[in-house]
Amino acid sequence: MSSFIPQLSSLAALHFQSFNMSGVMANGTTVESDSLFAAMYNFYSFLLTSPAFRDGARLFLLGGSIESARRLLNFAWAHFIESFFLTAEFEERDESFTWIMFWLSKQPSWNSSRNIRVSTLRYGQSGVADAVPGEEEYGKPVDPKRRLTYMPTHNRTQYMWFQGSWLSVTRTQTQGDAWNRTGDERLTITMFTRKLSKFDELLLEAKRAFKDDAEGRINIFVADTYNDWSLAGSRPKRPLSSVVLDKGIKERLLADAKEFMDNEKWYAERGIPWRRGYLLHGFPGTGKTSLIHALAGELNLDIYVVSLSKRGLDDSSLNELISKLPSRSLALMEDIDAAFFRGLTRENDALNLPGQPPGMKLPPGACPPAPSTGVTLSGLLGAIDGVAAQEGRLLFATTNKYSALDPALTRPGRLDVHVRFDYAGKWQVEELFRCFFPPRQAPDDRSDTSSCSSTVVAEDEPDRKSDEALSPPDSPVSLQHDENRSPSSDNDNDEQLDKYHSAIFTVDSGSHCPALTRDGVDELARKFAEHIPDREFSMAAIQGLLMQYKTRPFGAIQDADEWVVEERKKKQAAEGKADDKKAEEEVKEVPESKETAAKVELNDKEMFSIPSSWFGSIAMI
Ligand SMILES: Nc1ncnc2c1ncn2[C@@H]1O[C@H](COP(=O)(O)OP(=O)(O)OP(=O)(O)O)[C@@H](O)[C@H]1O
Repeated sequence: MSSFIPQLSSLAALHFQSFNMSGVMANGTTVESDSLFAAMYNFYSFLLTSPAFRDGARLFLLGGSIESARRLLNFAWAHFIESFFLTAEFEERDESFTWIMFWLSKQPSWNSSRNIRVSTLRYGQSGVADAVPGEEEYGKPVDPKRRLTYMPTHNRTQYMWFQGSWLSVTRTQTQGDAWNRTGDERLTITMFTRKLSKFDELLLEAKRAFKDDAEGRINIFVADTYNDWSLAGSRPKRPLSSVVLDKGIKERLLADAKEFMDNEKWYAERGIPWRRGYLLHGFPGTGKTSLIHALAGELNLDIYVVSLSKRGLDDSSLNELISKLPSRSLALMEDIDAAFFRGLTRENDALNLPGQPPGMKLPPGACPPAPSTGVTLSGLLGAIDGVAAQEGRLLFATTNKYSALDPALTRPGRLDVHVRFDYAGKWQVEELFRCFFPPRQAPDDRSDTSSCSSTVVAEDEPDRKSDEALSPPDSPVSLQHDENRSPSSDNDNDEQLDKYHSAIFTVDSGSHCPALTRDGVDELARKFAEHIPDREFSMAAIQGLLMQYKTRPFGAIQDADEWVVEERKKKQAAEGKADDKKAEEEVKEVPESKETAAKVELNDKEMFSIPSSWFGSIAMI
């Protein structure tokens, strides 16, 4: 180093001598700069011969070497990590994040970890995990599924083993912004393996664990603020048998959907887009949504809810959302008409007057009404069957206003199968009654999980004595005491009573709830249906009545007439209100043209004549 410094100074001298340097004076004259050169030479010579500078230079060289070595080591380490370790990242908004989080929450290694994050989230499953280990409820240990979840803490790396491979887990959170205040979570998993297949195994195990836990449930996805699908929770599968419709409807729908799912090749060979749409229309509370949930369970499909009236949803975001639907999924658009102010027609679109009757002209100077949604009909049509629309998906749409829908929307290829839901018929009423009060199989068989086997009495249900509660109103024998009866008639009645009891009851359930035989249930169901007028009330309304008599089938029959009177009054009042509202609107509005009225009528007729499927076989109306 000491010989290096003088060499540097002689080099500097040479450097300065080789230039004919000049300086520019303030008055603009140029002078030869011998004196300037000499000053600079002296300065450099001083620097190079100075011990402080020499030490500094030494330090500089030493630091440089250390830094270079550090970088080299880093590079070598990164290279080593890349060759022997596999690193994967999971973003919160991706479904795989939920699988891994669920899998992590089940790892026993957290029990010995010193840094854990306690969470009541069940990662994908609905409900909360709020039970502390060892906790008891009603004298029994709490369901292990509800056990609190232990998870990795943020910004710390935790280590564990997976099938003999060492892995590290780092959980981080991005910084929030105006849209997403909390920021997004990210998981980084590094695994000591050279094989990608090892990592696949981890992923598969996590996915299986998640799906197994969701067995018997269906996942519900909704759109998040980024227009991605995010898991909103899961619901227990609804048995198809619990949805009571006119005979054959649900069976044909299920068969049609199954046939569609199994026939991808058939569609491809004919160049027909592999998509199928179902439109369920009819009165509120008649089972449209229930049927969709039951079908999703039966077909093992997750439900993706497209909410057309969601704030901020416009044509392009709807298109993006639909294009992100996974193949083999069920998209649900509930109340497809409600997303638009009053009707859904292309004429309204063209005029850009959402909700106005087609052809209506605005009075001069009047402002057009603000659009109630950012989605237009053409946007919706494009999303359903445009180029970006996903293949292999089932689309279910529901509406209470079938005639308000544009034929372009309801045509085959977009909504292929139309199913009309009517008010409950006698058969449906009977079936619903049977669902509420299923028979006991045998006297000893108490494993039946009917609502009747429950000893819980509805809160709004008046507490009655068992006998009174069990009295069938029009039964062959009344259980109520009649003081005027003669002893002989008493005997007859007792005989009949015994007969009736053995026909209806299998065992005394020891609660308010009678245990009924199959024949007994059939008879009571028939009696109940006799009191409910045909096609006048929705199944939801009748379900509401039965809910009040969860454990008292006879009570339900006894009070059915009174209920019918009350319901009719309510209906009339509601219709009166609706008429008043309609009249008010008509006064305010420009009257609809004759063409519009004719069109609505035509649509009503179409309801019975729309070709319903590509196979041309299903017309469930
Ligand atoms: N056909 C049916 N069979 C069994 N239960 C039914 C039926 N129809 C309605 N229900 C019951 O009524 C309630 C409401 O039903 P659901 O939401 O399916 O009706 P909907 O036709 O979708 O109504 P809306 O048009 O108002 O959305 C649910 O609790 C459901 O169990």
